[in-house]
Amino acid sequence: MTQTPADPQATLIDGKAMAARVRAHVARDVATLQERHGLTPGLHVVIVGDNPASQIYVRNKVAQATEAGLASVKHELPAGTAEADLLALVARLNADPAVHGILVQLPLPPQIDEQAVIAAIAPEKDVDGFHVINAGKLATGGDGLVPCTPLGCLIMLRDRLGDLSGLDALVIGRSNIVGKPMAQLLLREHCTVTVAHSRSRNLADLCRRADIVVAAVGRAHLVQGDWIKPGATVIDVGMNRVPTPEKGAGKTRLAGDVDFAAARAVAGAITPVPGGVGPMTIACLLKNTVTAACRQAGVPLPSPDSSGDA
Ligand SMILES: Nc1nc(=O)c2c([nH]1)NC[C@@H]1CN(c3ccc(C(=O)N[C@@H](CCC(=O)O)C(=O)O)cc3)C=[N+]21
Repeated sequence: MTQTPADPQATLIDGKAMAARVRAHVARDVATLQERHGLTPGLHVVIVGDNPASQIYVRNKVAQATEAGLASVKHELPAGTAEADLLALVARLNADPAVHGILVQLPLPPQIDEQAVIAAIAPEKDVDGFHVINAGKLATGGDGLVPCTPLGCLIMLRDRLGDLSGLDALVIGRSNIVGKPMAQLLLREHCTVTVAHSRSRNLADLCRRADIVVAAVGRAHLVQGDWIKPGATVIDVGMNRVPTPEKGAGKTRLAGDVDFAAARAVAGAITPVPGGVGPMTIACLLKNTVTAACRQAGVPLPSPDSSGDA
């Protein structure tokens, strides 16, 4: 890359700093709920098996929840757990009034049907927003719980752009956990939304028209710098482990779906990986838990805000 200090560079959207602000907001709300209602939002995270990456994410989630004042509990089940046993735990958490949010870490081992587990979580405690009731509410304008990653992306977009009304947004990826809910959220914000995916024919052209690009496909460096419309806002959801032989055999680093260095020279603003969407995802999980707790307790959110659903 040849870049001089005079070259324009996109503004970095600092997800880490923004996530810290969201968490501070959550912590204030939790303190208020305790004071006014004696209510401590409870988040229960369930992990099955010992995938090391999953273990790290779960540890981070629980630590950050605790720091924000939530009652946070981790349930660790062995890799060989039967589906019925996981469903029994979910039923117990559904019935426990001190549990306001339930997150079952995905992926689950092959003997367990993920859809069956998600369907078993009480929708009002589904802080991932993965239950079909919450997906349906998002699609039909209801106030369900919104998936954490797209919610975090929306908060960053609003912070950067303010009103999103009328903007052309391209979502690359159509997963149930990111692409589809992201498209629904952007529609709710009055964007003109295009959803592209692995069979899309003219991805570069679609991208060149977009004021907002949300890349969530899981392919390192798929989105090229010369696909970006000058000044566009680029949100990179990708978390790809790529080898870094220069750091030694077997070493990897985290890379997004966007060629960051090239895109940064064209875009108006861009999220880094790491330090972009990831920290916001966890912050939104805490935010969703507070939202869920207030609804279950029948008390108002201490400080309703305009970002996302809550
Ligand atoms: N039911 C369920 N809900 C989830 O939300 C869920 C899940 N299952 N399974 C796994 C994925 C992954 N995920 C991440 C969240 C934050 C970071 C994150 O904070 N990443 C840091 C860096 C992490 C690193 O360096 O490895 C960053 O982007 O800056 C990463 C990954 C939530 N997930």
